[in-house]
Amino acid sequence: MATACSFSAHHQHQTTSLSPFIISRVKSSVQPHRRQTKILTKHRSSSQYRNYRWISASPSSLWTTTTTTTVSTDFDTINNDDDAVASSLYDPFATANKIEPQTKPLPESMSFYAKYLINYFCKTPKLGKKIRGQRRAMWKKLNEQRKNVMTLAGYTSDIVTPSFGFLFLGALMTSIVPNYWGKCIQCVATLSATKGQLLEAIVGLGVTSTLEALFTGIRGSLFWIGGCRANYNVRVKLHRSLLLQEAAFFDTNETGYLLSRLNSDVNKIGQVISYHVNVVLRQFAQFVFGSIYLIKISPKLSLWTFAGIVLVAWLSAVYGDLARQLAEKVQDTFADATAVAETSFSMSETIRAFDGAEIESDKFEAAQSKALELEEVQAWAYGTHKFLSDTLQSILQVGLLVACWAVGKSGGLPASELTTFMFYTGFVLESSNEVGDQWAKIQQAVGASSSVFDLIKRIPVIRDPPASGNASASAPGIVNGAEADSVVTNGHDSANNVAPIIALKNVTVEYEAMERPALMGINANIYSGDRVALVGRSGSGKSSMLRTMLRFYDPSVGAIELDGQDLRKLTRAETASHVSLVEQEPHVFPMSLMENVLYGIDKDDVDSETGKPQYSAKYRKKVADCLSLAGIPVEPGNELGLTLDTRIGEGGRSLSGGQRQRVAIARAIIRSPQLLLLDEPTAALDSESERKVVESLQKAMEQTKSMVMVTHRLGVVRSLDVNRVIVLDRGEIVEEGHPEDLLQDEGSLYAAIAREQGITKMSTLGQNQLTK
Ligand SMILES: Nc1ncnc2c1ncn2[C@@H]1O[C@H](COP(=O)(O)OP(=O)(O)OP(=O)(O)O)[C@@H](O)[C@H]1O
Repeated sequence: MATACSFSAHHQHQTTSLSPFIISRVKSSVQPHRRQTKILTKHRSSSQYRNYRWISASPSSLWTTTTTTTVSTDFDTINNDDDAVASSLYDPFATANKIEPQTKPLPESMSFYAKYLINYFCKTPKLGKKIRGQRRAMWKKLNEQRKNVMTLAGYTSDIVTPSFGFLFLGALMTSIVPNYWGKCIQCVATLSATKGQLLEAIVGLGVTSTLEALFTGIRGSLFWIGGCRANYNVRVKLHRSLLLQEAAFFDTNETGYLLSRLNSDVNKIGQVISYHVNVVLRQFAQFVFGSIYLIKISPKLSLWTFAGIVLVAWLSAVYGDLARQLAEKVQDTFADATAVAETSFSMSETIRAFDGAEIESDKFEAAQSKALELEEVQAWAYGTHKFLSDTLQSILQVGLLVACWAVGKSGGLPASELTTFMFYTGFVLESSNEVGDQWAKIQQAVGASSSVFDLIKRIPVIRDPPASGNASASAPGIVNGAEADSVVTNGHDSANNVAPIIALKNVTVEYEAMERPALMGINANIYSGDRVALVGRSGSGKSSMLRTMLRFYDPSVGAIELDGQDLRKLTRAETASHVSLVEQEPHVFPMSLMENVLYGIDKDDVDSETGKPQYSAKYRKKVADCLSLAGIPVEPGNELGLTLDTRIGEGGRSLSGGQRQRVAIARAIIRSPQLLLLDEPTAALDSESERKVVESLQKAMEQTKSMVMVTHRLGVVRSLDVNRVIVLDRGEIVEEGHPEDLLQDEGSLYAAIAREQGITKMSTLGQNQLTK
């Protein structure tokens, strides 16, 4: 009911002036509509965590609630300057704050943590065994990650050696400093030291402190650089590796999930190097140096220190296991949330059209809230660990203090030695504590980074053969100046026993999630001169056949041969040099018009002034010719105002659907392909644009040897003078022949589809009726 009201108000807003609309909005703010009241009530009465609190939901309701205090109820005061009024009513802060992402009250968050812990320690069956197994796996993973970082993240000796060298030197200086501190304090406290002793202590302290600062600074910069370089290397490699994956990989991995891996997960790798590894190693080195001092001063007393440290380390290990598990879960939930966000942005128009912002926002909040829930558990776990380990350390220090007092009292060690011993005890304890802390964080990051490295190392199911050396492979036509030696005419030359350009031999295509194959036992030959249309009902397998010819998918049975070569033995570059595609809704890249047409073709010239690579005049002319052939003129003074260097696409100039389609045709024909594939090239166009695109395609045929087109519109079959139609039904070829011959057979599926579209036999068709 509320939706209906909201829609009618919106509708009214579009068809009448804005004032009544605003007034109706202001009225609704004075008397909050039912939906608002209902949602607010729900929010107050429920203590459930998953309770979304959209105080007002539809875009139209952005006008409500906050305006009540500022807008007079005297509606006559609203003047005709609707825009000004509208702007004054719109409060961006209030609009943002109308959405109140729900968080748990702290006691609820704590009790959730307690339940999580109970479940973790008590309810998990055979936890000890499981954890031991996990630890073993963890060490294995760590070693693997070390290798990955060294090889894939480019963390090689040129940066590792100086980083670790300065880390070692810095830690050494840090460990020496307490020794001089002890001496200085001893001189000041006892007043019995000579001037020479005081000078020695002060100079020692000054020199070691300065060196410590210098080495620490250099070490910090080097580790930071190492982390940035690792991020950079891994990110570029991951992006590249993802682009090489087969089409089916993207069917099962959402873009948002992959983006999350590319951004936040990769960041973790750099963070581990620049911070966690840095701190762990430094603290560990300090721990070792400090321990040497402790043992030197008193082996007996230091035993007590180490016993305490073992206890703290055990606590850290338990915490580390928990933290690792939590981190893996958090990472996965964040990836899910990113996937939700990505879908909502990519479908923003549909969402706007159906007023689905609330639904999408709720979905995103739900995904985020799962992560938040686990993050809060992480935070409480950290606090617990901190409390327990700090308490343990304090007890240990008090115990040691008493022990030192007893040793001093019995004359075992002089006061100066005992003071230094206590300094080093604190120093060593702090280092071990920090190692435990950072160790847990490294474990957390290992979980996140392993999926990144797994993706980098993933071998695509469909990939280039190891070494092609294939004689038929050649660069695109423009590079070698080749023109198509045979234009696509109406009718092929199979009668002359010429080998087909592309042959499908008993091809079966299966998708993972599908019970039934999309294509079954397909046999088809496309010859030079062929213009073939793939026709059939929705879901009959037309696009699958087209995509398999491009090797987006491999047949599970049978083979596809291009010029007598199995597609599986050709590289992607070789296939792309022979086969071009015009998609249903082609995308243009945010680049110049010329770069869009020459996409995938290397620059062949160098700018003499800047030294930058560029396309030669020969290429520019070829692009202009192809664009003009495709119906996009670029000569000076053309009606579209386009030049070869006009930047188009995202952030540049927008083109209409038909214009984009024609740019895509130019992109396809500039390679003079042997086979031009068209995937419903006119489906998304109006009749005027369709006419222009059909004209472009007719000219494009002059640049290619053969054409295969998927189409629902049988009018296009006639306009493009198709000589053969392959009719598919439930993944099988059920009819094949000249379109006019198929039309003659009234019982054929082709004739039935044609009838549904009002297409009749040639004899009854007006000569000028090209498309329907
Ligand atoms: N990537 C995919 N993953 C799983 N199944 C798929 C995939 N692509 C297509 N299918 C399934 O394969 C079958 C054939 O689909 P295809 O897209 O080839 O048919 P089509 O004839 O081109 O349909 P339309 O005319 O509606 O585009 C359908 O049942 C479809 O659901």
